[in-house]
Amino acid sequence: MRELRAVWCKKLCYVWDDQRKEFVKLAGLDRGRKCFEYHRFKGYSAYEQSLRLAIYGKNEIHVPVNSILTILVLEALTPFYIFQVFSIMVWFAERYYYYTIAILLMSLFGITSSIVQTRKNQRSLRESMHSAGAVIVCRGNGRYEEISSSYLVPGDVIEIPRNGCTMQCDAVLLNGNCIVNESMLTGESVPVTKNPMPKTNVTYDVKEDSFHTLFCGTRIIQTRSQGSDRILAVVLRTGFLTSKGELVRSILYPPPSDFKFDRDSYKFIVILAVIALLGCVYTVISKSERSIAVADIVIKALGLITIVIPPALPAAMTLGKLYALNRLKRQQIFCMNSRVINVSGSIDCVCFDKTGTLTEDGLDMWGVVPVDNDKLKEPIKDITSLPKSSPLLKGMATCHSLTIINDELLGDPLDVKVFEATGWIIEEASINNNCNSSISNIVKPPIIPRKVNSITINNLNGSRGKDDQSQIEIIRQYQFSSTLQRMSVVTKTDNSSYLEIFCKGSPEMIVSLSNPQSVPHNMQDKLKEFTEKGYRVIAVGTRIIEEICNEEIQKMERTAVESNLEFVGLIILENRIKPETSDVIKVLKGAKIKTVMITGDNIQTALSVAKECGIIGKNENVINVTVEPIESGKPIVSFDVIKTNRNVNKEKQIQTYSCDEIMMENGNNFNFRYCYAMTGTTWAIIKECYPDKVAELVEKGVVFARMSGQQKQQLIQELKTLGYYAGESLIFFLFLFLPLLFILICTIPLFPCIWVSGIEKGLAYI
Ligand SMILES: Nc1ncnc2c1ncn2[C@@H]1O[C@H](COP(=O)(O)OP(=O)(O)OP(=O)(O)O)[C@@H](O)[C@H]1O
Repeated sequence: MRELRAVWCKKLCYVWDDQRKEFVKLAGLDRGRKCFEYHRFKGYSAYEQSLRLAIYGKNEIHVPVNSILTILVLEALTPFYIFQVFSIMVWFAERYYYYTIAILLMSLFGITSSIVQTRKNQRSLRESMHSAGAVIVCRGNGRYEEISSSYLVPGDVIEIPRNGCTMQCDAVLLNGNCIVNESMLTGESVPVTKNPMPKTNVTYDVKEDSFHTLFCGTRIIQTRSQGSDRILAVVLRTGFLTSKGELVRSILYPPPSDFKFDRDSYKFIVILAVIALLGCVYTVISKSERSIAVADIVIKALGLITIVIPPALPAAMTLGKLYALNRLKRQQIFCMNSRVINVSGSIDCVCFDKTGTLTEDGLDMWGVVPVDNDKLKEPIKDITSLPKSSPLLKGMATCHSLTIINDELLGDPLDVKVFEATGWIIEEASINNNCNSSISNIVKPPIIPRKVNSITINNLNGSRGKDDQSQIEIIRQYQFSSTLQRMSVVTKTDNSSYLEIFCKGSPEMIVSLSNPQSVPHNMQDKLKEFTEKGYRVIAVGTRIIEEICNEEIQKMERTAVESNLEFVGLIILENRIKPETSDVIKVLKGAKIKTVMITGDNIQTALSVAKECGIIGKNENVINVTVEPIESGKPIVSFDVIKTNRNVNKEKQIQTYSCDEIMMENGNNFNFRYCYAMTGTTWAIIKECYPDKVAELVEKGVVFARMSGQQKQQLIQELKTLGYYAGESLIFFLFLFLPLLFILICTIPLFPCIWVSGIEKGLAYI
């Protein structure tokens, strides 16, 4: 083996590249590999593994616990504490013993508590992150060996135990199916189904291929494979290169941030230093005129410097932070870096998503609206009354990624509610042998007792009436994607000679994928009717295709499956706001903190929820910003002012202005309070065609609906560019803003399991 030069920085290894003449980051197998290539890995021998181990190091995520001395140096080496040491020395020289001892004791208590807290946090992080176990690796030629997971290297082929396990590395699934709880990484407790990596010629991408990747730290709760086949996966990344490793690195080495609080505190010190210097000069001059001894003059002049900064300030700050940390802990919020507590006091904008944050996690089924004769019919509340052959009912029963674990139906709460409303039964299918990858589910209508000559026959042995006979096999799933706003399944009904595709998603998306003739003409009116009431509306589309073999089904492109659909109806769900939401919004608004809703849901639903929870005030008028593409030139932007005056009839409540009319500089042609609402489509077009208007829209925008993940990030970035910091000075912060900080911390229990995904530059995205 040739010699390698490597350096380690922040737990990552950088290897010298002789050709590029620079150090490059050592990567796992996740870069530049085609998907089919992963199937070529057959397992390393012990020798090959040891060679790679020398480069990658052990597969461990080792969190260091700093020594007391290191923490002491880090804690005490702040400008405030250094200044305090200086002050204490001067006060001793002036013989202020009692006062000095009191301050000394306070500071010692502050530093000691801080050290104890930091060590405790570091230890608990180490304990929660440390994990190792035995794993079975393939040594090639069908030989398997049990080794410690610490010796795994990228390229190893491992066996996933049938009864599940906690993943010790990132790995690509080669065969079988796994149902995984990824809450450790994503905070989402909904189990995710992982399918084998297809043998395609496409380059692997961690995000795109996340449904074929098992991530380190996640728990495999159920596995499925054909017969006695072992479930195999090829190790992609180990140690700190894994997704769990990245998470730990981001905690250990948070990105450097330029907080206004820090900058203000240095400005504060400089101003005080100038005042102290002037006082010093005055003391020296006035005392030397009175012929006082030089030593006395020096001590008096230095003493003046020490009283400029309140001596108890550093200790008070430390104690304040400790108090806040303890309050957070009681609310089950774990804060590793106490500096962010100061930062939370600077927050002046909080962005919420809707579902599960402002509204309850669970939804309630309200009813369905099937299509009949080119028209959406009246809503049906009792879903079981739909005929068994109804495509809407079949779509509700099959189009989901639910799974049964320990007799419990698990999956997306929306899917659970929709499926449960049908009353159908779900079962694991027997394995289909002409397919080498996916393992399917079967759904069937409930067994209904039949009455014959007034005797009820409860059909326990499973034989069904003619109408109830058909069971449906879910052959292929295209899982729900927030960006695509939809999911689909390919199904086969017993004894049928064709396959049925069902696609369920946002109404706008299903309409765009449906054959225009199949979309009912009253679709938009009905959609408006339900979304205005704050309901969550999901649409269903279907298509019949001729029967093809399973292997071909597995190769079918998603875009080909989800096209030319027939629109079959709407599913209406109730999504109630959490009882505590309105109070929290009130507190935030009272503290002049801007509240914004950024959601993936329909704009009418979003507006209804925003009004209900108080994000849009009672006296506030909403200006709905829309764009209309034209053949040539820039698209037309319209501003529809929706006045909330109940005495004005509905049509007159809407007034439309053009982009020029609205005088966007200050909006000063309106004599009423207003805020903007828009969708992701409008956002994208305005960003591209009217970049100069973006700032105004963001400043006054409170509801952003149908936003994709990427657009959500763009909006946060725009808010940051607008300078959403705490606008207040440090003195204001110290005396007025600290109570607000505590208010903010008090508000956090709104979210039982809170993941503040970004808290930066005065912006919190929850
Ligand atoms: N399980 C699902 N199956 C099919 N479509 C769904 C499913 N869940 C959500 N959708 C549709 O996709 C849209 C986008 O979903 P996404 O998860 O991005 O946002 P959201 O849940 O509506 O709102 P938020 O961003 O506030 O959480 C939803 O508004 C809904 O119409």
